[in-house]
Amino acid sequence: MRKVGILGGTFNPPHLGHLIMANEAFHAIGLDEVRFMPNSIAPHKEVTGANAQQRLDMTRLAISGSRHFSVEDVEIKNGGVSYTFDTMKKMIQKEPDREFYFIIGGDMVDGLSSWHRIDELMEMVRFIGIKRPGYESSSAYPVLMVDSPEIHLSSSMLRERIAKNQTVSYLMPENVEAYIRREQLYGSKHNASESERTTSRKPL
Ligand SMILES: Nc1ncnc2c1ncn2[C@@H]1O[C@H](COP(=O)(O)OP(=O)(O)OP(=O)(O)O)[C@@H](O)[C@H]1O
Ligand SMILES: O=C(O)c1ccc[n+]([C@@H]2O[C@H](COP(=O)([O-])O)[C@@H](O)[C@H]2O)c1
Repeated sequence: MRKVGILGGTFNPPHLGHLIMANEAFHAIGLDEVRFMPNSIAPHKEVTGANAQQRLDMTRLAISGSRHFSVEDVEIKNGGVSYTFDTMKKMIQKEPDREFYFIIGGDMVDGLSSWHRIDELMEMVRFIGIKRPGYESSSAYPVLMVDSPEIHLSSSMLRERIAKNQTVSYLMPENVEAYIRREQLYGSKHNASESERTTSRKPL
């Protein structure tokens, strides 16, 4: 059976932590593909600064360099609150010949008991947990923990940096940073990103 990893997230914005975790899960579990799945309305957090279409666009840009990664837009198309149980139920009905793995960060492992219809969801997919600095990541549920280089990086940290006009170079893909500046998201000024400035320098 083809093994499909689903990395659900808000991706507000996507960053290198997301790409690292998807890649580590892909190799450690021997997945055939990983689909990045931006949610419509996040069940457990407030989302500001970018709309659903912009988060989808940025996710597409972030994974554009990888042949193993793709974007799943079903939650954004469906709208409403994106409960993973509902999404995975439909996905399994549509693609019964797949084995689905849902990838989460270490910060989410502890809180799984509060997820919508979690006991049934646990029967439908296998959960993969990726360690995140500062979190214990223990659970009564059977989460497959994958060892990974840990990176202290979050979308909130990047939003804050952008708002303060601080550097985000090497923390997110260059094309995502360029998109944020073009769309003036998160309070960014419409100036050239560091990478654009570097490449536009005249040769000596
Ligand atoms: N640096 C990281 N290390 C491990 N897991 C991460 C990391 N960043 C995000 N994740 C995980 O990726 C998934 C999607 O995360 P999300 O898009 O909400 O990003 P975030 O950085 O946690 O966002 P925010 O700071 O806005 O809360 C979640 O399961 C989250 O736990
Ligand atoms: O279904 C739930 O109850 C549930 C509760 C919290 C989070 N999730 C999903 O977990 C993924 C990561 O969540 P977040 O808030 O970090 O973007 C994303 O796909 C969410 O829709 C799902």
